[in-house]
Formats: sequence, structure tokens, C-alpha cells
Amino acid sequence: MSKKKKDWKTEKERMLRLDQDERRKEYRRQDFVPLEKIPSWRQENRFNEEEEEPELTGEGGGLSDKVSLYKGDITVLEVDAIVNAANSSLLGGGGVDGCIHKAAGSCLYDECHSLSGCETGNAKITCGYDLPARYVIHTVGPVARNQVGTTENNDLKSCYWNSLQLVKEHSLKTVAFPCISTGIYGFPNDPAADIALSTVKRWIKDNPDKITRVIFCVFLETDFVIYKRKMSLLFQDNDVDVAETELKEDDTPPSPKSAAKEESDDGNRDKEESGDEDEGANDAGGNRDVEMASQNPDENSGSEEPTEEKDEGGNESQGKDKDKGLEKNEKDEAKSDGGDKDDGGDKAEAGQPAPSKMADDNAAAASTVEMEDVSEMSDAGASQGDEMRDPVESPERPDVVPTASSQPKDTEEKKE
Ligand SMILES: NC(=O)c1ccc[n+]([C@H]2O[C@H](COP(=O)([O-])OP(=O)(O)OC[C@H]3O[C@@H](n4cnc5c(N)ncnc54)[C@H](O)[C@@H]3O)[C@@H](O)[C@H]2O)c1
Repeated sequence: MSKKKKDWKTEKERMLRLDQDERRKEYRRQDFVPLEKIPSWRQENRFNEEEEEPELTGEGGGLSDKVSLYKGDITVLEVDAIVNAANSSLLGGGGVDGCIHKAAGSCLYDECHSLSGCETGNAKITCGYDLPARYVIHTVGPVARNQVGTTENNDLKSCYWNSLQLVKEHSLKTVAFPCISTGIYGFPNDPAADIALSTVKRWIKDNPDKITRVIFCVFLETDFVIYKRKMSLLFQDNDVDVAETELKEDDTPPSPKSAAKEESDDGNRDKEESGDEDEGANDAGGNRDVEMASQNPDENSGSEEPTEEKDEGGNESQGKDKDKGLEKNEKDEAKSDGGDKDDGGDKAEAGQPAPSKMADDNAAAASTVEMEDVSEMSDAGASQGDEMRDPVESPERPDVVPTASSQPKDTEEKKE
């Protein structure tokens, strides 16, 4: 007897009402990792240096109490939200996107389908369904393919910033990020880590009481080494402002792009993305229960109110609109350090990708490729220091150093 297909809206309402114990009975995988098993950066280092347990400063501690580095599979993390490195169709694909869809179940695909896609740099939120994470925040990173410029840098910043704005708007407290765009989208690992860490650090500084933990979930040994080195410089101590001369840190929040600029970029991006998606990328969004390529690293590489955008599901998305909060930050930044700020010029248009782009992505996502099941994937955690072979040599890196917006309240229920 085939299983009756669940209605995603009913399932979402039901799931978001469950308490943790009840939810745990429904996780597709029972080898989930609860937050208490993921040490904060400070604990990680105290553990290594046998320091005294420090008093937490301020609301829930300082910077290094609010971040963690975890090495392994993001789909097992029991946090409020995991971030998905999606494509603009939001209809699934491969890599971490494929793993998340596989682990969440078919309702995730159905809810994503109701969101009518997502523009590069934007973020949208859905229920986590069968995942240990209550929510999934889908963001679309830039397709860089090693050519990284201001547009790609800003788009990647926007992914992190806009995802965190959704966390705040939904009163969530714990979130895990993969290394957005560093897989098939080809953003070089090292500059991507600079953007991820500096954007998250700035956001936490601006919203210290809105977050308990941001987990950088790396998958490859390459990224683990990069993040470990950079975090030891950037999150050295809660109280001491680290001299970040060592880091190519650009800690200005993302500046919205001009619509015109964005349009031309989208044009190029369309070509790139569809080229990408067509180059044998195993996008499997069209087939809901498709088996995914193993993501086992041993086997494979692998804020203040923007314009409200509503899709058919009544959901709202996080756009790259010039956000009063961001604007204010940039002005404050400019005032405080007198640095010249690239304010990104005109107001970016939030909104859906151009129809042609959606068509390309849908076509790409509709292609189905048989992939292995990821369920056997190992999920060693950074705190266990498990070694994972890194099958991927980081691509030749350009020497371009990567130098948006408050999320409208979503119509979803707030987290209980
Ligand atoms: N990698 C693939 O084979 C593949 C193929 C088609 C589409 N995609 C996906 O890739 C596009 C986005 O590119 P991207 O570079 O942003 O994403 P990505 O290719 O998934 O890579 C992003 C990062 O996530 C890492 N990763 C992979 N699986 C997991 C996991 N289970 N837990 C934690 N981290 C993991 C991966 O190693 C990389 O560091 C989208 O089209 C999406 O559908 C990936």
C-alpha cells in the first residue's frame, strides 16, 4: 500500500506545534546531533588550552560563545534552522541541497515549489519537516566559477546576512550554515570563508541578544582548516577586539546592487547557471525521492523592512532591497571608521529571477539523475576532530579579495 502523500501546509502546522521530544520521534535519522554536543568556539579552545570556564559576558556570552565550527553533515544538526545552498528554482538539486531535500522528505519540495524560486543573494524559509532542524532557510549563492568580483562578493554577503535576518524575524536562536557557493558554484574557499565569518561576526555584533549560536558547518577538510585558522583570529576573545589585520575582513554588511546592474548580471548569470546546471550537474529536483550522490567527503567532492514580497504560499522572502537597517549600518560604519563605503549605489530590486532564468533553472532542476543514498554518510564533528579526506583540491584562487536586508515578518508561526 503506497504511503498517502502528506499536504505540506497541514504537515507544517503540525510539525511546528510539536515539542522537542515529540519531534525527535519523527526525525528521519536518529543519529542527530543536539546543540549541547556542539561546543562553542570558546569552549573548543578552552578545552584545548585547559582554561577555566569563563563567566558568560552579556546576553548569552560574547562572540566566541556564539559561534561554533562543526565538520560533517548539516542534515543531522538539531538546531532551529539549517541553511541550504540552493539554486534559484528552489526545487532541489545535488550537493548539500540534495542532502537536505532527501533528509527532509517530499513536503520540503512541495513547500519550496510554492515559493516561486529565489533570487541570488536572497533567502526564504520553510519548515524542516523530517529534519532535526525545525526550519530550513534556502539561500542562493553566486555562481562564481573562480571569477569573483564585487557582485559575487556582495551576493555571498547577502546570503549570510539575509539568512540571519530571517533567523531574527522568526525568533530563532540557533542556525547552521554550509559553505555557500564553494561547491558546484565554484566560489573559492578561502575568500568565501572571509565573507562568511566577517558577515556573521558583524551581524552578531549588531544583534547580540538575538542569537545563541551560529554554526559554521564545513564538510571538506580544506574548509575545516581554513575556518579553524580564520576563526582563531576573528573570534579570539569575547572582550578583546581582535586586530583583524590578518584577515582580509570586509565587515560592511552587504550593499544592495542597482537593479540595472543586477539585470545585466542576471543575464550573465543565467548563462552561467544554466551552463552550470547543464554541465552534467546532477540536479534532481524534478524527481522528489531521487537518491542523492553520496556526500560523504571520503567519496565525493564535491533588516529594516524591505519591500514585502509574497508568493502564492503567502510566504515572504528576504530580499536584497536597500534595507534601512543595512543603510544605517553602512552610514554608521562610514561615520565611525571614515572608510569609503561602497554603498552599492542604487536600490536593488527585490523580486523573482527573470522568467527566462526561472525556466533555465527549472529545466536544470527537472533533470533527474540516479544518485546514491546519502544515509550512510559519515558525520564526524569538528569537536571530535575526525579526519575526513579532502578529495577536492581548492581551485586556483583569484587574488580578488571579496571585499542584504531585514526580513519582512514571515506569515509562518513563530517558534514556540
Ligand atoms: N555539488 C553537486 O554535485 C551539485 C549538483 C547540482 C546542484 N547542486 C547544488 O549546487 C548548487 C549550489 O552550489 P553550491 O556550491 O552553493 O552548493 P554545493 O555544491 O552543495 O556545495 C556547498 C558546500 O556544501 C558542502 N556540502 C555538501 N554536502 C553537505 C552536507 N550534507 N552537509 C554540509 N555541507 C555539505 C560542499 O562540500 C560544499 O562545501 C545548487 O544548484 C544546488 O542544487 C550541487
